[in-house]
Amino acid sequence: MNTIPETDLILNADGSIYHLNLLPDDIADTIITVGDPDRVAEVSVHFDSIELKKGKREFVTHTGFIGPNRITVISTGIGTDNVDIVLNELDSLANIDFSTRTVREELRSLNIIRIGTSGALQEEIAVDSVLISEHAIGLDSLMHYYTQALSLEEEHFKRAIESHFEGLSNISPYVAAADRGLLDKIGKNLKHGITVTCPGFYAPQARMLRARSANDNLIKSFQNFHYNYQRMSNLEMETAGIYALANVLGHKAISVNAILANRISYEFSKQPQKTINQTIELVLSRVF
Ligand SMILES: O=P(O)(O)O[C@H]1O[C@H](CO)[C@@H](O)[C@H]1O
Ligand SMILES: O=c1cc[nH]c(=O)[nH]1
Repeated sequence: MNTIPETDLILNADGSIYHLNLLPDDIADTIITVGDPDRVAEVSVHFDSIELKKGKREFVTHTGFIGPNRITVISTGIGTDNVDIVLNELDSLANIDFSTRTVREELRSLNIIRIGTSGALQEEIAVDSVLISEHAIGLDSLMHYYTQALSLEEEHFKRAIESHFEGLSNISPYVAAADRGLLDKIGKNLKHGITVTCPGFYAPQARMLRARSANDNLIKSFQNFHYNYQRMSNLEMETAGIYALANVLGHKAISVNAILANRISYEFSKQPQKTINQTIELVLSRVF
């Protein structure tokens, strides 16, 4: 069996994984991810008990129980570069034996549920509503560094997106889908959509303050895409990376978006914290 070298599986002096600062027993099978480290406590306040609080850099983790069910909430910080670290290190905690530095024979599959904020791309998606990412399109480069096996349906979807973005030379999209089981359980009766994961918040999401955007029609180009009666619904910065790496590593993932902005009507939520809290409560009421 191949041993993973010390430069690749990096352990801290206490045996914890390099960035997350966690030991294998510190995580539950059900994991909520949030972007904002302060949101971790806003989730764990609803736990019946908290057994562990750890953190390092932007990666804050609380593990506890809701009734008899163990649950972990962890912050990823912003962006798919952080998702690369969080998904790989969570998978290591679940599936690598740190004492032998070998992959375990029996693999554990985690349920990963993102609760994040997002901006809507269609006028009828209301600010302060909740939207589930059925599919995600990554405009960042993370998955160009991994081998990703796509289903036939995902291949067709990817080709449709590539041809849609053809004139935009700086865009090379990848695609990934939510886990069907989590979609039925957590996403039931909620609006579903195609989420666009962007490699930035300003020009990559067609926002302009002083720096000028290189693509004048980016919002229109997002808004106009059609595929099997589905349209691009919202912009954020983690979902495609989470979905794609979860699929590569054999985990199940879903992303739940609190819509704080509508990019077509230029509206921003007047009550962002209330909307985030409602989204947290909704997810926790459905997770077990
Ligand atoms: O609210 P979070 O979870 O951070 O998610 C969204 O908000 C951040 C940008 O403000 C990005 O991380 C984006 O994905
Ligand atoms: O418009 C938005 C709102 C929240 N987060 C994003 O990435 N974009």
